[in-house]
Amino acid sequence: MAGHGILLLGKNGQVGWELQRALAPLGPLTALDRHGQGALHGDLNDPDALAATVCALRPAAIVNAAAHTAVDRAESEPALARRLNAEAPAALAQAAAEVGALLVHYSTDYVFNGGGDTPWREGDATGPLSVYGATKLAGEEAIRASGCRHLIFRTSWVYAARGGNFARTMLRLAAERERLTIVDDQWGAPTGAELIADITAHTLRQCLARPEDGGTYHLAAAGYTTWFSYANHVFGQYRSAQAAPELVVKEVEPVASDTFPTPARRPHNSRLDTTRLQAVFGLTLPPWQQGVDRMLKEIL
Ligand SMILES: NC(=O)C1=CN([C@@H]2O[C@H](COP(=O)(O)OP(=O)(O)OC[C@H]3O[C@@H](n4cnc5c(N)ncnc54)[C@H](OP(=O)(O)O)[C@@H]3O)[C@@H](O)[C@H]2O)C=CC1
Ligand SMILES: Cc1cn([C@H]2C[C@H](O)[C@@H](COP(=O)(O)OP(=O)(O)O[C@H]3O[C@@H](C)C(=O)[C@@H](O)[C@H]3O)O2)c(=O)[nH]c1=O
Repeated sequence: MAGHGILLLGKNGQVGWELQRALAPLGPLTALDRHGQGALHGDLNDPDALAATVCALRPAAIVNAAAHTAVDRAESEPALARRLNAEAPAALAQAAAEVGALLVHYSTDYVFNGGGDTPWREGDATGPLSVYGATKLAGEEAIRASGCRHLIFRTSWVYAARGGNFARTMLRLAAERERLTIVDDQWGAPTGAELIADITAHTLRQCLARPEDGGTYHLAAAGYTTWFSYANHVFGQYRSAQAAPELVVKEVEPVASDTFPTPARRPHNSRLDTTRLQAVFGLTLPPWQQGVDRMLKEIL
């Protein structure tokens, strides 16, 4: 093995936070946020400094959980989104290739154009509809082109008890408003940061021993729903727990995407086919409701 220990970037994000827990048993962990630590840089906005950090540390693996994830905001700051989502991963990949490290990186269902209704497989043609999706795809492509050993996980609709996500936004809005309109024609699978972190630890370990298992994988909880049904599930669980404060929302209306305009276009079909991940790593992915219910119990 080339180096020693694991370098984690983006330690305070939804996935990064869970990775601090899940990666700890695998060996020495250097976990950074954008502010770095001493001479170690963790800011994706400075790709050269990131690469220098990798070369100084020479880790066995780098796990990059940092990204520009504000989908609508990315439309008005494409250069920043490109730097964080494409140029920084490219620099990390070059440095990983130089020191022989395994690079673990996360990408998104938003690399697809959302056509059809069958789950997307890893080899399917991409066609991002948004700046976020396009810059995430460019990041993936740079990693694959670099020749570094890598694991790229495309996941979807990530949530955690901690951090910003759709379920938490819905609970906040439902405590403030009597009426909500929620899109009912975008399909995907809410996927817990906990699950992503646990699978990362498992696959990283296997991949360090069996480099041939590297590559691009779809990683999402089992089953599919729409944002509307997902929100209703969250409200139902909240009410059955008789949690306080009581939700003031009285009407939750399903709407089509074109009646809910947003700066970024989102795919209608975000279903990811995870057959490859389950087969190569011997995993079974739980239904999406399982992790969502667990997260809700934690925050209530
Ligand atoms: N959230 C989702 O629904 C999905 C996410 N993904 C992908 O999964 C990965 C993890 O996402 P998730 O945990 O949800 O994201 P979060 O938005 O929760 O966290 C992103 C992290 O990136 C950090 N970050 C932002 N800018 C910089 C910077 N310039 N330098 C260093 N760190 C920075 C943030 O730090 P700070 O807190 O300081 O801003 C934050 O800790 C990302 O690659 C994302 O694209 C894929 C599909 C769905
Ligand atoms: C707040 C709100 C949103 N929506 C819609 C808008 C959008 O189509 C959908 C989800 O909106 P959000 O902005 O919460 O989620 P969004 O930022 O699009 O979530 C995405 O984040 C990135 C990082 C990913 O990689 C994706 O997998 C996905 O999780 O819900 C409503 O219909 N009603 C509402 O009141």
